[in-house]
Amino acid sequence: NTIDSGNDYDFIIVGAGSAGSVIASRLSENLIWKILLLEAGDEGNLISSIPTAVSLLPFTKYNWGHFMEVQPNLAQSYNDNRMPWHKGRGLGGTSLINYMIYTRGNRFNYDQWAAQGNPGWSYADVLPYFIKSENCSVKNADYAFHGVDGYLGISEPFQTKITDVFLKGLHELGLPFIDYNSNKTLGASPIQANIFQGRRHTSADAFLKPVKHRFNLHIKTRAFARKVLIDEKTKHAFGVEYEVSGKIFKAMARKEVILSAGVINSPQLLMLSGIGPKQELGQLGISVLKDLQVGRNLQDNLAFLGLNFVTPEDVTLRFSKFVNLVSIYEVFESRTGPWVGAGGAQAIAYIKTDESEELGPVPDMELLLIGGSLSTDYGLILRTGMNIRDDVYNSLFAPTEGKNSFMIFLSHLTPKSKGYIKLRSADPHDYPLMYGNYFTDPGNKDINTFLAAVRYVQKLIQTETFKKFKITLIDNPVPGCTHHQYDSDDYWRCFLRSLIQTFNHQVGTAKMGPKNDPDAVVNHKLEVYGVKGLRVADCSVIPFALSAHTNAPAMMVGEKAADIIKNAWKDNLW
Ligand SMILES: Cc1cc2nc3c(=O)[nH]c(=O)nc-3n(C[C@H](O)[C@H](O)[C@H](O)COP(=O)(O)OP(=O)(O)OC[C@H]3O[C@@H](n4cnc5c(N)ncnc54)[C@H](O)[C@@H]3O)c2cc1C
Repeated sequence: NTIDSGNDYDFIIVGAGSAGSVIASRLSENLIWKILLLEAGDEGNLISSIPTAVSLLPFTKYNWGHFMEVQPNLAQSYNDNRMPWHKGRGLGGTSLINYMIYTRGNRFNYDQWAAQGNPGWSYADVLPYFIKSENCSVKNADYAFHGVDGYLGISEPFQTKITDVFLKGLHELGLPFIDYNSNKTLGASPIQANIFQGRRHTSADAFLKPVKHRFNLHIKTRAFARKVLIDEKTKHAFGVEYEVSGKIFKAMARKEVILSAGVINSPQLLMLSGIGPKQELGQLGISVLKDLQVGRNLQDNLAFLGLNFVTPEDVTLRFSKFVNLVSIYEVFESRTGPWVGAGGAQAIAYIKTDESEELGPVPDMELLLIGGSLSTDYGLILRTGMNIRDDVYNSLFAPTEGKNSFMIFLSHLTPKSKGYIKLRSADPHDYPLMYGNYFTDPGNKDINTFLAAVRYVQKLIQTETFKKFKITLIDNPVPGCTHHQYDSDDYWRCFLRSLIQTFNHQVGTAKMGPKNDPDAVVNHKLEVYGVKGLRVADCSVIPFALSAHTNAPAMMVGEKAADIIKNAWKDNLW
């Protein structure tokens, strides 16, 4: 029942997300090439463009609505122990619903990426691509590391005074002020965000909007890819089967198909197309074209949400700061004010905890300052989006309702635990099964690094700066951990397991690696092993968890992918 769309393209890109939008934009610079960009979702709207309205977005059509499979002894603070794994669906992909924090990851990440047998991915190799994307206007940035002529807006979001308090307190502990997107790796700075002229700047806003008039670029929204069409004999990808309003179409690719459907859907599409673990595909009746470890090697940065503070000083984000005529006027007229914040994120610190065994200045934890708390909106929206249980909210967050509260999220940068995803069925509409396998590393390094960061924050509370602002940590015990003595290591481990949350930075499900890496799915040119004319280019290929929020790395992968592809076809343009 498949309808031939009648159109041939040079390249078909699946997914207009952080990476896919960049690739479509860059490949269509060559007017000889005809590009099809397929996106399952819709264009963003006014709500998605207002930066601090981000907490509403999980409830909209722009979120796929995934949940991780329940993991024993984990996430007890969530309703039914279920941790949401939000993913964006629409032009811009997850950059349409994310918190807009712009971080790249440090130089050690990329040098390690290259050292694992992936030439072309070292820090020196990828830095030019980050810079190429950028139109940066951050005041105190180190401009040796930033671009100002690119498509992607990067600016400083709204700040309250708690940022200064945080940075000064850290300074007392010896942490320098840095531009965290420079080559300096330990230190703190205010947030840099994907906000342009007071509005969220998704990768689609940045890279597609300015070029959407190009006659050679066809962008199809609400077009859901079902599988890649691959010739069984030659193992050559020649098109994509996709669905619009219940009708199934196929489109042909003369040169290549590029999967940029994200860390869950790119591996799902590979497996539906016969590329994946042989036994698993066989059990579902999918004929296997190439046996590869698709879906394995899933890695993620976790975040701990349990550190909620209160101060008598008016230095944080309060509900009343948002809901008043001045703020509403500001966001619509001058595009400034509290609604132009990175969803409350105000500053980042990269620290090295006592758990680290690294020799150099390699951070293992991020402290993310949130200018408000889960109680700022009186528990209405933020915590519902996160699926947090009532009793947990009432114990830890409700006490700060209406007060000056803020949070420090802890995020682990160097996790050892690995999860995986696998097909639930051969139906493309069935979400795959997703297993985080968090805190399962044999040496318990992952949870102990979090514990070390909690101890670091306890020192921060003791600094003169924090004392001056009479900052106190809400120390009500979390339900489920009251059998442990408060503040013992075991108490914190229990608390950590219970209120841990993904930062939605999953990577690695179509891992890049050399041929002799048994887990590798693509090579350093993003080509799927054993299949011609098929690349993957998004967070799935990133071989391990980076010390970064993953939007900028995904866009970098997009920039680099476009160059790799242009180079591959430079002698064969037609
Ligand atoms: C709530 C949240 C907050 C975050 N905050 C930040 C942050 O502040 N800073 C940061 O750097 N990172 C953040 N991240 C992570 C970051 O945004 C993502 O890692 C990144 O955007 C992923 O890029 P990608 O290109 O791999 O995939 P995506 O951007 O997810 O793109 C995949 C695209 O493919 C489309 N697609 C999928 N399947 C199909 C199909 N079958 N057919 C057609 N289209 C399909 C999807 O709809 C989507 O548009 C956040 C993530 C979440 C969920």
